[in-house]
Formats: sequence, C-alpha cells, structure tokens
Amino acid sequence: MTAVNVGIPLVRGRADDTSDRPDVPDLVDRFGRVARDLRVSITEKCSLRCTYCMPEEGLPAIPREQLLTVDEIVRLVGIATGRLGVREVRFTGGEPLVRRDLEAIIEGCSKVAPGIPLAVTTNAVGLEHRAHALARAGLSRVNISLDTIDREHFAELTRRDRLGSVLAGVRAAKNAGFSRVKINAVLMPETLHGAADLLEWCLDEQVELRFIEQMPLDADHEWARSRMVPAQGLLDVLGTRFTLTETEREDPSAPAERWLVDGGPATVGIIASVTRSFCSDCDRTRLTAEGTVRSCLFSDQETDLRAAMRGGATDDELMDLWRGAMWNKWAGHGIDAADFVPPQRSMGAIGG
Ligand SMILES: Nc1nc2c(ncn2[C@@H]2O[C@H](COP(=O)(O)OP(=O)(O)OP(=O)(O)O)[C@@H](O)[C@H]2O)c(=O)[nH]1
Ligand SMILES: C[S@@+](CC[C@H](N)C(=O)[O-])C[C@H]1O[C@@H](n2cnc3c(N)ncnc32)[C@H](O)[C@@H]1O
Ligand code: SF4
Ligand code: SF4
Repeated sequence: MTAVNVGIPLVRGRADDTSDRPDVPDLVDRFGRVARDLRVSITEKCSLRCTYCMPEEGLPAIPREQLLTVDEIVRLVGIATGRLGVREVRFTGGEPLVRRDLEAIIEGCSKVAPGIPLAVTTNAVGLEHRAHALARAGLSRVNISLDTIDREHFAELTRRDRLGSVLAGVRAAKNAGFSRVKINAVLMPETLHGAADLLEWCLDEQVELRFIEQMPLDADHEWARSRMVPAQGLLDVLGTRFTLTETEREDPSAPAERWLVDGGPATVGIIASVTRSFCSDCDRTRLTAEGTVRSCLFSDQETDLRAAMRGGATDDELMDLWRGAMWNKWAGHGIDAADFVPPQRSMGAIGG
C-alpha cells in the first residue's frame, strides 16, 4: 500500500487510477503538464516561526527514522533527474540549514545529477558560516526569504530576533559565487508599508526581490482572502516611489511576473499565486521530508516512496509510483472554488 491519504477526501482528482496514462518516461499529468522542477523538503524543523507558515511552538517533530537519509535523497534525486526528466532540484523545508548534512546532500546530488542546477530556499539564519561550503559542494543558487529590513518588525513576523544573521547570510551568499541570489517576501497588510524600503535595500545590495501573495498554508489556519494583499495593492504602493514597467515572463512556468524598476536593469517580481494563478503551466513535483511524493502544494494525497525504498523497491518500481502520483495531479489549487478546503499540512510541513 503506497498511497497515503493524509486527511480529507480527494475531491479534485482520481487517486491511484493510472490506467489511462500514456507509456512515456516523463512525469506527465492528465492536463498535459510535464514536471521538470523537483522540490525536496529535507526537514520540518526551523530556526524561525513566521506567522504565515509555522505555529508558535513549531511543527510536531518527525521521528528521525521517518526522515529520508542523505543516501535516500541522493537516490531519488538521481532517479528524478536521470530517468524522469527533472531539470532542476530545489531543497527546502522547514529550514534546510537546520540539517547539518545539507552539504553532504548537495555534494551527493551534484554527483548523481551532473549539470542539473541545485538550489536552496532558505531563511539564511546561519548561512554566513556555510555559504562557501555549500557552493563548494555544488549548490548553484540560493533564494532567501526576507520580509522586512526593520529589526523589530522582523522579530514580530518571525517570532525571533535574527535579522542580523539573515542580513549576514544574504551578504555571504553574494560573496560565495552563486549564480543568482533572490529575495522572497510574503505580502501581508503588516509588510506593505515597508515594501518600498525593502526594495530600496535590495537595489542597493543588487539582489533580486520577489513579493509573494500569501496562500492559505499557515499552520494556524488564519488566512482570509479579505485580508490578503493582492499583487495590485503592492504595485500601487511601490508606484509611489518607483517607476515600474512590466516585462515579459522568462518562461511561462516561472511563477514570478517581473517589472523593471526605474527603467532597469534591476527588476522586482511578484508571485501572484492566488490572484493570477500559474497552475495551468505548473511544472513542479515534490518530495516531502518523509519521502512521499506530493503532486501539488494543495493536494493531501501523497505516495510513499520511502516505504517502497525501504521495502526493497527497484528504481523502475519507484519510477512507476512517482509517475502514477503525478498522473493524478489536480488542475490547480482551487482557492477560488466555493468548496475549497486548505490542505492539512502547512507550508513548512509540505516544503514550500
Ligand atoms: N502556487 C505555488 N506557489 C509556490 C509553489 N512553490 C513555491 N511557491 C511559492 O513561490 C515562492 C517562491 O518559491 P522559491 O522557493 O523561491 O522557488 P521559485 O520561485 O520556483 O524559484 P526560482 O527558480 O528561483 O524562480 C514560495 O515562497 C512560495 O510561496 C508551488 O508549487 N505553487
Ligand atoms: C516554507 S519556506 C521553506 C524554506 C525556508 N525556511 C524559507 O523560509 O525560505 C519556503 C517559502 O515559502 C514561503 N511561504 C511560507 N508560508 C507561505 C504562505 N502562507 N504563503 C506564501 N508563501 C509562503 C516562504 O516565504 C518561503 O519563501
Ligand atoms: S517560512 Fe521558512 S523560515 Fe519561515 S517559518 Fe516557514 S519554514 Fe521557517
Ligand atoms: S498550487 Fe499546485 S498546481 Fe498550482 S502552481 Fe502550485 S503546485 Fe502547481
């Protein structure tokens, strides 16, 4: 038994039915999409407690024996990139830097997936001490989450007074030789008034800023559409200090829409996951820290590769399970549907 239903009934797809799947190697789904971008969560633990993501007390700990080991992660990344058509791998969590063996994970993956970009999404706490080692291990890119450059506000939003460490992490990332450093900021009514200051700081630091619409993935289930700041609200605020000119999307499955700031070349991006959803071009597949495949952020249906691996499954058997999970991927998050139910797991537990 490898399909794990982690809670609510499956209402937006047909679980387990793969009889109509074409016999192709890639991770295709019923809507004609092909998953090329693998996001691997490696832990549920975190050094911060962002209010839009984690509960104050943190997430329930995953027992150590249920976490994928370095070798298991490397094996699955090797299969995804070597046999299933995945072209980019991103490590996330929880906070990936909490795992002391992140360097070993990156090193192992860079050996089994030569030429495939390996990225990390991180809060950057402690990154200043590890950026160079991660780059040496084969990490290509880093995206850093930073919602405000105001120390008090940062401490309120994250429930931790760690802005100094994050800023040091951003600078270390810039000096470590990664191909790009991007900053992600979640849009909230509380952060809107500091948005122009954050953009100013990113322009000075020459890092690319993207704002993200808040999704109903907070552990406290307090998200409300009426409180959410839509992309347009941000554009209005930034427009009072900067001249913004919309540019073409680099590629249709890239979630960020970008604007030139004051004529460029610097840009600011907006990931409008809620008001301008990009689900129809989605190219993502996910592994949770416990080794289940999750085809969509919002789907509670998961397929357990860890149990299969530990039960002696061959690479071919793992590939069949993974392909089947993706074939049943939903059309999209369905946030606008009248019967929308947020997923049981929060962003930090899925791997954002
Ligand atoms: N709707 C939706 N939003 C996502 C998904 N994955 C990530 N996000 C959101 O997009 C934000 C940015 O994600 P990142 O981890 O930086 O990854 P990315 O934007 O794909 O990275 P790049 O390749 O650098 O563009 C996250 O903070 C999430 O809020 C997804 O599968 N669906
Ligand atoms: C869950 S975090 C994991 C990686 C790392 N701890 C970090 O914060 O970058 C990944 C991304 O999800 C985003 N995120 C978390 N909760 C979110 C929510 N409710 N809506 C939109 N984005 C969210 C964070 O801002 C971050 O950029
Ligand atoms: S967004 Fe990232 S840093 Fe913030 S609580 Fe979630 S996992 Fe931790
Ligand atoms: S919500 Fe699901 S379908 Fe939409 S972009 Fe995210 S992972 Fe893809």
